Amino acid sequence: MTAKILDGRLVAEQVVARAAGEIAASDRVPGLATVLVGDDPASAIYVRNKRRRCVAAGIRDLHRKFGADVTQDELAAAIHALGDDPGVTGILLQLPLPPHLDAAALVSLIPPEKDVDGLTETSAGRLALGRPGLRPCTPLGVLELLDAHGIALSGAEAVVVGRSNLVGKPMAQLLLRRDATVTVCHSRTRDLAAACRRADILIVAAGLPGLITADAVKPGATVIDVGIHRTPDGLRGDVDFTAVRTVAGAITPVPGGVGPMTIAMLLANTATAARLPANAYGATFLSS
Ligand SMILES: Nc1nc(=O)c2c([nH]1)NC[C@@H]1CN(c3ccc(C(=O)N[C@@H](CCC(=O)O)C(=O)O)cc3)C=[N+]21
Repeated sequence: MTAKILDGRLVAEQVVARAAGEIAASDRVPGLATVLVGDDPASAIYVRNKRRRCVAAGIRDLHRKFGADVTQDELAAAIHALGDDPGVTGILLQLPLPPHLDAAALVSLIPPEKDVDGLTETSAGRLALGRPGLRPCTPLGVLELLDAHGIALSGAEAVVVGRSNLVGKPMAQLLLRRDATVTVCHSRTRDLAAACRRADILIVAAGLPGLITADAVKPGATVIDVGIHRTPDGLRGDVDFTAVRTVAGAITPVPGGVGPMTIAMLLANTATAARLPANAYGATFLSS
């Protein structure tokens, strides 16, 4: 058996076209402020891709770049200013930040109605409670990709490997809302392969290249690889693609799988955020 390839570029194009149509039909031009700190080369590539796609969809590019030595107070002031600027309808603070900065404190300064990454306490809390709000782009993109291929979630065994705030946790919550039976695995999970073998849908966001080998996959399962690593042999995911594709029923490639979906959902969230009234999700708690 060889798995069906779930082409993220193709589905992303459809999502982007939908978002662009929405933007063209609305009377408020969205403006996305991508905030990039330092010179991590991977972050620079991701942010450049995001900005390009945004401009193509009719979103104003309000990029802000800071040196690796920027202070917490300087960044906080910049995020406050973006929050107050009516021309800025979305704010994305690219992670990770240099270690001297407190990322959580900075994210909490983003007004929830501009939180296109779905990372603020308000957005995370609203997701946990099943209330409306902006959701993190990568988990949203994974669901969109599964839906586009008619992969059923209700009652399915879904296993998520990884428990980050950006992917694993929100992914698990979104799958629960879709009535999947959800297991979350992580670095301390005792027999990872055994847990993964239960999965009808296996979603891997562990940040370890090649972590998932063929013995961890039930024949016919759907495997979604969220990982992305720059190796001497090119871009690789958290899944050993060559081995797993002979066992799985469907699998995402890296590149061309989840990455383009993440960017597409950022555009979709930015279109949504531009339609939200100020304070749509309640006041921001300012720690200052
Ligand atoms: N606040 C925040 N929000 C994020 O959404 C966020 C983040 N921080 N930090 C890092 C991760 C990573 N991420 C990717 C986005 C696009 C591709 C992407 O376009 N990938 C292409 C390949 C691009 C390439 O690397 O050449 C693909 O998979 O086909 C990859 C990874 C967003 N992240």
